Amino acid sequence: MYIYDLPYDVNKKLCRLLDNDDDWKELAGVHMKYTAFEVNEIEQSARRLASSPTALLLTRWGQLNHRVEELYILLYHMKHVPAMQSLTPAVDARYQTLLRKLITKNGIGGKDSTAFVDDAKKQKLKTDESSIPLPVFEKGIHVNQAPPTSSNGLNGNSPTDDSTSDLSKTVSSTQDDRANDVKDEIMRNVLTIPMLKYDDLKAATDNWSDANLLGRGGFGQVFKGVWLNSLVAIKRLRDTDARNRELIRELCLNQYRHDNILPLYGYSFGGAEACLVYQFMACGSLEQKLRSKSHYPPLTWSQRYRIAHGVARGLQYLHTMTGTPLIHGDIKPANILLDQCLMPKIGDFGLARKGPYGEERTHLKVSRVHGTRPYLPDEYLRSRCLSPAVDVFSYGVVMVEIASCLPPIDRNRPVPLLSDWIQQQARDGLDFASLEDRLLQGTPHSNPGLCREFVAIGVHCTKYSRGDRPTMLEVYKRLDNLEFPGKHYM
Ligand SMILES: Nc1ncnc2c1ncn2[C@@H]1O[C@H](COP(=O)(O)OP(=O)(O)OP(=O)(O)O)[C@@H](O)[C@H]1O
Repeated sequence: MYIYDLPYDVNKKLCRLLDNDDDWKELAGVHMKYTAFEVNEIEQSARRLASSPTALLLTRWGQLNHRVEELYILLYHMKHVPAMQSLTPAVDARYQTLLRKLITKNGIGGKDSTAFVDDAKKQKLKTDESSIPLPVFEKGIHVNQAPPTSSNGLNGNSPTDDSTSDLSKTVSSTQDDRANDVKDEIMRNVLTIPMLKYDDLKAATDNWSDANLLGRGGFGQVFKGVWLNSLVAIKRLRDTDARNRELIRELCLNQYRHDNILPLYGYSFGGAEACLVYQFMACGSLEQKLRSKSHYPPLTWSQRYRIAHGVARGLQYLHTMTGTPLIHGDIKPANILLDQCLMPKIGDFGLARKGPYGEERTHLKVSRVHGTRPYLPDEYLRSRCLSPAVDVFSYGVVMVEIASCLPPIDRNRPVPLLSDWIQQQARDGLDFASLEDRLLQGTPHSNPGLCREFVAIGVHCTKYSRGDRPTMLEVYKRLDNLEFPGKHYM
């Protein structure tokens, strides 16, 4: 039976079940592989039409001639017992073994059918899925992988036939599948980020008033706003393609909760411009602190240490939190935001990439280089090798900037790039203390020892060969072990 042939009563019951707790989002995003935007489109249409989002999803998916049995299998993978039960009258008896299997495996077979269903869903059922054919969908288009499909749109084996287990085994051993697992995990996270109304954000910023403009970046403007009685920074993305790309990456990758990572509160899509809403950082960016000396007193060494230490902490977390590192890809002072206590938070995940996948891999070979030239190492610029060592290199440049306030590129310097110049100074045996920010030199706030350490770390991190650079964990530990007067009073 095709989805569009589902009896009215069955469809209605299924929609009610999947609308509940927004379970339809998991079905759409994780199992049917719709993008976050498509899921949002469905959600918005449902709101506008005061209709069931599940009904809209099934209409859309059903237009691709998907069958009820396929949906049944997806619900099996969601372990959604009540939804499977509602579909049971519409599926062939051999598929109903899936439901029995789900129930008996979890020791709830003895209960009466209406009593167990809610319990079963709540218990987050675990099953052995190796014998279940897994339909693979790409953007809602059915691209069922081998074995070949039969006329019913599924592979020709019975759903409980163990010969089908090859499919999941083969696929799960590939690199792509690991990437898909990550995508699924990310998609689950994306779906939990609140979508906000564009008009509410417009009101929060006083109609995007100039007085609330915090700054401009490559993707658009950033405004200060008051949203739900909280101060927020709202990034209003400009051009369509860029905003889509930026929005997707931010939504997917700014999911890592950590003290030193800028939290994304929500987003808006579908209004005049796409928007990202972040925690407001009262002290702006490190870029502003380092460059706008007429506006600010120079940072003290304790403050510089707090910033360097916090960024190292955030980066080592991104690189080691899961088996696969998250490479930020655009570490620079403009992307390090400072709260009212000058605690740094890494922002702008627009260029972040997950990888390399697998312990045997050391880098990703990317098709295009993105980022900010003075912060990027040679192996990335020339050979497009992206690895956590790229972030380490960028961090090294930032360390030298924090200590010296020298610009990352200066055409009046014999060696314009700070990363190249500092390597040359190291080879020439320069005392790094002489590079201390001029505004601190000779004042009671000067700290030549700490300056030496900061620049030495910068030199180590910006080594030409990525194998010679430390990991962010090593950098963090080195900084953490530094002792200087006032450290414990910060
Ligand atoms: N959460 C925030 N709180 C306070 N100010 C912010 C916040 N986010 C950004 N800003 C300000 O807005 C400016 C522009 O930020 P944005 O991220 O758009 O650009 P960028 O990082 O400078 O450039 P690009 O995105 O092109 O790399 C920042 O330099 C900072 O001053």
